[in-house]
Amino acid sequence: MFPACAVRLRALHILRAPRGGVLPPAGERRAAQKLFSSEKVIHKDRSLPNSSWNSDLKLMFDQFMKKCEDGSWEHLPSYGSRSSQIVQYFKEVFLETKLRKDEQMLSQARLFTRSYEDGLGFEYVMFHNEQEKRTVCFCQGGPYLQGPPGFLHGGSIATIIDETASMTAIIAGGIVMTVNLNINYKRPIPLCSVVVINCQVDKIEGRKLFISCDVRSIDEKTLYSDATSLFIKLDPNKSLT
Ligand SMILES: CCCCCC/C=C\CCCCCCCC(=O)SCCNC(=O)CCNC(=O)[C@H](O)C(C)(C)COP(=O)(O)OP(=O)(O)OC[C@H]1O[C@@H](n2cnc3c(N)ncnc32)[C@H](O)[C@@H]1OP(=O)(O)O
Repeated sequence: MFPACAVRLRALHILRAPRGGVLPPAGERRAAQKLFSSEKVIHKDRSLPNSSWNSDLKLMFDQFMKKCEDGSWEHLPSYGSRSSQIVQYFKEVFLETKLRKDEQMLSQARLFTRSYEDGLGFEYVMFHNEQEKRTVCFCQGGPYLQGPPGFLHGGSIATIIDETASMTAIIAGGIVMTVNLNINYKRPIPLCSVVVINCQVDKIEGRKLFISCDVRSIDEKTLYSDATSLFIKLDPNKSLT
């Protein structure tokens, strides 16, 4: 089931729960109520082409947008109803009241991978194939992500792998966090080149989701990195801190 549906169904269940007898925790009820409120925030979709995208990134974007036409692939916008609902639910259920009250800090918060000016950091777009439980991410790593001169920093590679694996796990399992990420760096990635990160769900065991990834050149000839990761579905009854 898609997380947007799962989150809304769970929220509906929470809102109806008093009739079933047991009252869910107040935090969960507030989050569920908010989900169905009319609050709307307008954001820019950073997964759409901008003038910093090179021809390879535009080409892969166009190719995969075509694949979306028959419904087998889905374009994942950087902001959309699904991710805003999950973020809202996460804040309400898992963010401590103390942190939630620090409005100024929260209003300045940005998703790490989307916090750079166009073209300087991570320029990327993701597509998801529900049947194959697979997500691909096309990423052009900009000049502010340099590690060795002319090449991407290993931490930035880990970041975009984690981001793609996280989306794969969130779509399959709802609200999850990375607990383990193992990466083999096999070849350095030239700055400003476009790579494809391919992530798939290997196994789900209870709250554990096992995701594997590889990072290749877009002609698939060069394997830059491969990785395995473990995600744990968060338990709304356990505090994160
Ligand atoms: C995040 C949702 C927001 C959605 C927003 C969507 C929009 C945009 C997408 C952006 C996505 C960005 C996110 C990128 C990913 C991240 O950066 S996450 C941040 C980094 N990770 C963390 O900080 C996690 C820190 N860890 C924890 O807080 C806790 O471990 C946990 C809360 C995840 C789990 O704790 P708990 O609920 O207490 O579970 P446990 O009982 O400890 O464990 C459950 C089972 O898992 C096994 N396990 C735990 N850790 C590991 C490990 N490292 N390796 C192997 N196994 C592990 C544990 O043994 C338990 O197993 P059994 O049940 O005993 O078999």
